[in-house]
Amino acid sequence: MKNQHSQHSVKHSSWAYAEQHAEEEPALVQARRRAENLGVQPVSQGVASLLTVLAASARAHALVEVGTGVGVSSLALLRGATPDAVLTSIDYEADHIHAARETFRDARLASARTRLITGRAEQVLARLTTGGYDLVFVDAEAAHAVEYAEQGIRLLRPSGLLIINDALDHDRLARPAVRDDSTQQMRELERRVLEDDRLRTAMLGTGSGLLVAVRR
Ligand SMILES: C[S@@+](CC[C@H](N)C(=O)[O-])C[C@H]1O[C@@H](n2cnc3c(N)ncnc32)[C@H](O)[C@@H]1O
Repeated sequence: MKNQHSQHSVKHSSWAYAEQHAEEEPALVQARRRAENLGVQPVSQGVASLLTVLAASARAHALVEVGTGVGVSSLALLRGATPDAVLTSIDYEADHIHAARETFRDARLASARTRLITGRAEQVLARLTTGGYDLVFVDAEAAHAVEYAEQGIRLLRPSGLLIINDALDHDRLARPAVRDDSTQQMRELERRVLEDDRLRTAMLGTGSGLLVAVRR
């Protein structure tokens, strides 16, 4: 038991070390301060750097994001996407969209690079073009995660990436006794993507869990 405990603590140290791997640009550091004031939880440092890498390897030029927040993940995605890429990002909180605009201004991002939509993702996603996007990133309410993922798969071109943040529901997914609504929703989402013949998937421990799926 003691041995298992020390293995867990070494694992945690490695996870924390990996999270700090890449230094963040000043606009992201500033955005994280803004997030604290607004009570928004931006993606972790490790997730942000991974989003940049994934957007770059997908050569993404049309991207969708559910949950703009303060724009940490948006900026990370656009740093990896092609120079002419456009990110469509959705959030129902006007204050959050406003904070994200400040992040993009700090980062000297041209305004044409982002299409920010204030609205409920359930309604906005349904209006976006089928097969029109290279990457869909979801970072919003777990209660709707299954629905967002279904819409996300519809929006993707072949070889497009679907990425779900907090897919391990703050470490609750691995504990069978935990049956909270959000945990059950994420379990259901994991089951569905695994069974979906259109997808190949990986579950990563970065941040609070990142589910990555590529559309075949
Ligand atoms: C965890 S925060 C996103 C953080 C952001 N990705 C970042 O890195 O800065 C989740 C965001 O999703 C938004 N949100 C939650 N449910 C939503 C919904 N149904 N439609 C649109 N936005 C939603 C919240 O207002 C919040 O800003």
